[in-house]
Amino acid sequence: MNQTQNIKENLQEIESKKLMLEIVDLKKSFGDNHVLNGFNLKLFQGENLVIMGKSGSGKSVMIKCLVGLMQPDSGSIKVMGKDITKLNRMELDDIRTEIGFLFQGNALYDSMTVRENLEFPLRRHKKKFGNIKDTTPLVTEALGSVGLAHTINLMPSELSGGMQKRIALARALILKPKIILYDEPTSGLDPITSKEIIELMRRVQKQYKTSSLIITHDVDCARVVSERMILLVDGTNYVEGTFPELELSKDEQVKAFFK
Ligand SMILES: Nc1ncnc2c1ncn2[C@@H]1O[C@H](COP(=O)(O)OP(=O)(O)OP(=O)(O)O)[C@@H](O)[C@H]1O
Repeated sequence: MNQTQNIKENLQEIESKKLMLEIVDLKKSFGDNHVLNGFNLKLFQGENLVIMGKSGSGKSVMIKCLVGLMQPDSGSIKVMGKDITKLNRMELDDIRTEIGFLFQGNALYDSMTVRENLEFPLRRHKKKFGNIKDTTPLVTEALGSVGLAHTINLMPSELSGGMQKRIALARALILKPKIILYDEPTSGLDPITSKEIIELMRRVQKQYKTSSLIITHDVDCARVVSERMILLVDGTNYVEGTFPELELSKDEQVKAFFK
């Protein structure tokens, strides 16, 4: 079987799966600055979808709309069939337990131990698991899945940047989300640590059977983790495809992403 046939069969297999996240015709402007001009995406069960876009192309605005921190001007955002632009606060909170976030800055609480950082989402979203008396098994499982079970009693300041990123991922995983959003997962990390995080993202996908949306500038990350990619230009989908398809593109705008 040649590579094109292989890619087509993989895509057919992915698209026959459940739709986890769907963004349709998303628009957002700030005055005359039309940031999102009809952005669309479909994230299918079990896949990693990478979004690449130049600085200022609207990736963060899209993520903020997606997590309900910003209201789009128009368009719909469906998470597992529910349009989050139409949910009330409580419904939004429930759906958020199905989405794990890994933000650029890790956002760990400096004054809390690793254990307390991981317990935080369990306390905040009691509805999902009920009132857990002993959090240790869940904390240990999540830490184990990022290879850092031994750090349970340490403070974030005692950990390297890469370790903090992994703890932040463990904290996202503790609620067993169906979808993970990664915002620049390798930014600010050295090449070796980046590689570790990239490998970990693949492991997490297999172990937790998650579907992930990954915003990145990192070509190596996109190559290793993506099943499909979308290039975002001028607030809309410029092109979509697999990494090998896009890497071979003759289009100058597409080539610029891979330099
Ligand atoms: N709250 C806001 N008010 C006004 N303009 C905003 C606001 N948030 C974002 N913008 C504008 O939207 C545009 C897109 O910004 P955004 O942060 O989404 O870019 P980005 O693709 O995430 O960039 P980067 O890769 O550098 O993080 C920019 O022109 C920015 O100035």
